Amino acid sequence: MWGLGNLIDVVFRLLGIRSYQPNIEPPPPPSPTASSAMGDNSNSTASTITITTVPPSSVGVATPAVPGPDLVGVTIERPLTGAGSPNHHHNHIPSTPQTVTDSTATAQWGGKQRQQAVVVRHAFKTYGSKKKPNHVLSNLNMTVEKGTIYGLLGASGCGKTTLLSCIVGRRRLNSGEIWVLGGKPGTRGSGVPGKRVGYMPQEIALYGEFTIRETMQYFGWIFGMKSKEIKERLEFLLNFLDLPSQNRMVKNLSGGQQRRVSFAVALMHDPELLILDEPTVGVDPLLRQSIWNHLVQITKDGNKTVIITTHYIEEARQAHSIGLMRSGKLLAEESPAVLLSMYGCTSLEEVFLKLSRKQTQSQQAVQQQPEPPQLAPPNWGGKKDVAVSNEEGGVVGLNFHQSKEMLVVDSNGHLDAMGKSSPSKTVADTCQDCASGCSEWTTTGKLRALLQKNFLRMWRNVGVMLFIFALPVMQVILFCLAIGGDPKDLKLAIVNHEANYTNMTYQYCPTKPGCKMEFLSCRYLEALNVSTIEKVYYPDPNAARLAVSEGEAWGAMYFTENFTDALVARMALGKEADEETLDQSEIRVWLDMSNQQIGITLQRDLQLSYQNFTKDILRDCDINEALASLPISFKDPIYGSNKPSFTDFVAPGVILTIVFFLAVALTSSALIIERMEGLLDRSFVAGVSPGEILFSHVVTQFVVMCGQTTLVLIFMILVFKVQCQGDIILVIILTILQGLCGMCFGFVISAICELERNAIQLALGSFYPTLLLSGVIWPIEGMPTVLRYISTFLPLTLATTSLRCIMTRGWGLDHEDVYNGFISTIVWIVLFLSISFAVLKFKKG
Ligand SMILES: Nc1ncnc2c1ncn2[C@@H]1O[C@H](COP(=O)(O)OP(=O)(O)OP(=O)(O)O)[C@@H](O)[C@H]1O
Repeated sequence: MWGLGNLIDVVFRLLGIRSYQPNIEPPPPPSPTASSAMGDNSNSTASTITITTVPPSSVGVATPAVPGPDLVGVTIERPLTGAGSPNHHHNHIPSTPQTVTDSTATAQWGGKQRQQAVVVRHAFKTYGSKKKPNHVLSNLNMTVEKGTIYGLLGASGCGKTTLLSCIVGRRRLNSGEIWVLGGKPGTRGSGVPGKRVGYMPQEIALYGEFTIRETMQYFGWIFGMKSKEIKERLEFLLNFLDLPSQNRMVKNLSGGQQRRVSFAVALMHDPELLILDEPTVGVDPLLRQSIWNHLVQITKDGNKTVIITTHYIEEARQAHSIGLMRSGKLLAEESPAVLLSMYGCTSLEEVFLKLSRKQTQSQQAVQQQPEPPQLAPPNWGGKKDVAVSNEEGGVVGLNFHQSKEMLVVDSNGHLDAMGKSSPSKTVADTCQDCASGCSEWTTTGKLRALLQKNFLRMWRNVGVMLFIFALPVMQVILFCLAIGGDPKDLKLAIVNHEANYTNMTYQYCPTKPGCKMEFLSCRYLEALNVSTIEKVYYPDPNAARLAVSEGEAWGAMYFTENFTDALVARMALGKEADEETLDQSEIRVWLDMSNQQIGITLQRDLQLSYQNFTKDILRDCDINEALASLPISFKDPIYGSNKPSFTDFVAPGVILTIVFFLAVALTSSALIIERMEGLLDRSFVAGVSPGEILFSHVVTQFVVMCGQTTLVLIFMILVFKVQCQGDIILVIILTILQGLCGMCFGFVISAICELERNAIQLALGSFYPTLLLSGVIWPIEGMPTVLRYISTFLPLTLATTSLRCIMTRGWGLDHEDVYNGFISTIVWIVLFLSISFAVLKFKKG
C-alpha cells in the first residue's frame, strides 16, 4: 500500500511540483510488462512488492575463469514467468528499478544478497544536432551488482566512455535513468560525483607540472583525506603500482607510469565504486595482472564495486560480469563463464563476434519488416513500455536478463536501488550517510587543493610567471614611451628670398635684435628653433613643394623678397594696407596633412612661434605685447593644463585595458586547458563543484591582479608621471575591479569555448571592438549616436570615464561619472560570473 509519502508526492506531481526527498525518486506505477514479470505480486497492495528475477540461462551457477571469492556457487533465482532461457530472447528489464525485499527473489552470490551499485535503464544518448544526431546509447540497460567487477567491453567508439561519463554524472542522458549507489548521479546528497566514486578517465588527466606526491595530495585533499592518511596511502600505492620516486614530475614520467599514477588517483580514497576507463592500456602484462588481482581483492568483501573498460577482451574473464556493448546497446550482460558456455565459445572475443553478427542480422530483419517498430522513448511504467518490446524485436538473440535482482517498491513507495541487504537501511539512509559531507558547499580540503593547484601551476611555469608580471610593466613602459609625445625633427622645407641661398643645411640669415625692423624673416626663423622642426633650405618655392610631394619634408614655407618691408607696412597701415602689402607680408605654408597628428603639431608650432616672434618685437619696441595675441584669452584651465597631453587622456583607459585584457588572456585558456586534458572532468567527478573551481580561480587571479595593478600604477604614475589628481585608493580599487571583470569575462570565454583556439579568437576578437568603442583612445562624444549607446554598455566604457575623472579632474565617489564606473564594473562582474557558473554547471554533453 502506498504510504503517506507517495500520496503527498502524487499530489505534488499533480500540482506540477517535484517533491524533495534526498536521493529518493518516487517510483512510477509498475508497467504491465513489469507486472507480468513480477507475477501477481506486482499488483499486490501488501506493504512490499516481491519481484522475481529473470534468469541468466539454464546455467544456474556461473563459475568465473579466475574464481574470486564469493564467485563460486552463484545462485540466481528463477523467473516466475519461465521465460528466462536465452533462447526465448526474453528481455525483461524492469521498466522501473524496483526493490526486492523478499530474499528468496534476490540474486545471491555465495549465499550473500547482492545490492545493485549501478542501474541504467532505457538510456538514450545522442551527440550532434537534432537534424544529424549521432545515437551513441540506444535504449541501453545495465545492472552492476555491488561487490563485483564489471567488465564493459565493446569496439572503439561504441559508447563506453559516454556511458561511464553519464554514470559518474559528467554527461546527461537524453532520456532514461541511471542510479548509482542508491542515488541519481548529480543529485544532492548522492555522493556521485564525489568521494564515493573513484574515476580513472581514458586520458591521463593529470597535472604535468605536479610531482606524484603533489598529485596524490591534490586529490587526497579534495576527497577530504588527512595528510597522514594521504601519506600512508601514497606509500602503499607507490609500492603497489611500482611507481618511481614520489618527487618525480608527472610530465617526466613514461606513458605507462602516467597511467599508473592516474590509476593511483582513482584508488586514492578507497572509493565504494571504481570506474576505470581502460586502466591497463600501456601497462606491462605483469602489472596488468597485479592490477586485476587488486581489483579482485578489493571487491572480495562485497562492499566495493568496479566497472572497467578494456580493449584486452580476454583479461575481462577475471570480471564477475561482462557487458558486451555494440551500437549503443548491451548485447549481453553475464558472467564470463556463463557467456562462454551459453554461446559455446572458447573465448570472449568469439562470443562478442557471435553476438555482433546476430545483432546485425536482427537489425536487417527488422528493416525488412513492413512496419518497423519505432524506437520509442523510454516509458517508465504506464501502459506502453514500448522500449522493452523494441529491445526484443530489435536485438534478437540477446540475453538481457541482467536484472538478477530487481528493484522493488517498498511499503512507503520508496525506491531501493540497492536491493537492501538490511531491511532497515533504505536508499534514503544510504544517501543521507553522505549527505552531511555532500551538502556542504565546500570544504577546506577542496579549497586548499584547488588554490595550491592554481598557484603551483603558475609557480612551476616560469614563462607564465614572466608573462603575468613582466607583460603589464612592458606594456606601460611602451605606452608611456611611444604614445603621446610630440613628434620631433619634422623636416620643413624653407625658402627665404630675403637671404641668399647657400645650401640645404645652412643659409646665412642675419638677425637684428632690439626694435630693428630688418631681416624679420630671419628673426622669425630663429623663433622657430623648436625640437619639432628641422629646417631644410631650398632655393625656390617649387623645389620646396616638390620635396613635400615626394615625402622629403612635412611642409614648405616661403618668405618673399620684401617680406620685412611688407610686414612693417602691414602693421603700420592697419586697415589701410593694400592687397599687395598683405600678400607680400604673408608667410606661405604648404603642409602635408596626410598625417593629422604631424600636421596639427606643425600648425601649432608655426603659430606659437609667430606669436613669440611678434611679442618679442613689440616688447623690444615698448609696445604692449598683448596686441600680438588673439582677443580670446584662455585663462588657467579649471582641470588639466593649457597644453593638454594625449598621454594623460589615454592613460586611464590604457591602465584598465591592460589589466582587463591580461586577465582575459590568463583565465580564458585556464579552464579550457584543464578541460581538454580531462582535468576539469576528473575534479568534477571527485566532487569539486563549478562554483569551487571558479572561486579558486577568482582568489588566485585576485592575488595576481593585485600584483599587476601595483606594478602598472607604479610605472604609470611614479615613473612616467602620468597625472593623478584624485584619490589613489579609488584608482587602485577601480583597476582591481576591472581586472576581476576581465577575469570573469575570461571565465565566460573558457566556459563556452571547447577549444583553446576558439577562446583565443574570441578574446582577440573582443579586444579591438572594446578598445575602439570604450572611449579609450578617442572621446565617445565623437561617435555616432547609436555607437555611443552601444559603447555605454561595454564593460570598459564607464570605468574608463570614471578613472579619467579621478585621475585628471581629481573627482571622488560622490560624482555620478565616478560611481557609475564602479557600479557598471560590479554589474559586469556579477553577470559574467553568473554566465560562466551557469555554463559550467549545465554544460554537460
Ligand atoms: N563530445 C562529443 N561530441 C560528439 N560526439 C562524441 C563526443 N564524445 C564522443 N562522441 C562520439 O560518440 C561515440 C562514442 O564515443 P565514446 O568515446 O563513448 O566511445 P568508446 O566506446 O569509449 O570508444 P574508445 O574505446 O575508443 O574509447 C563516438 O562515435 C564518438 O565519436
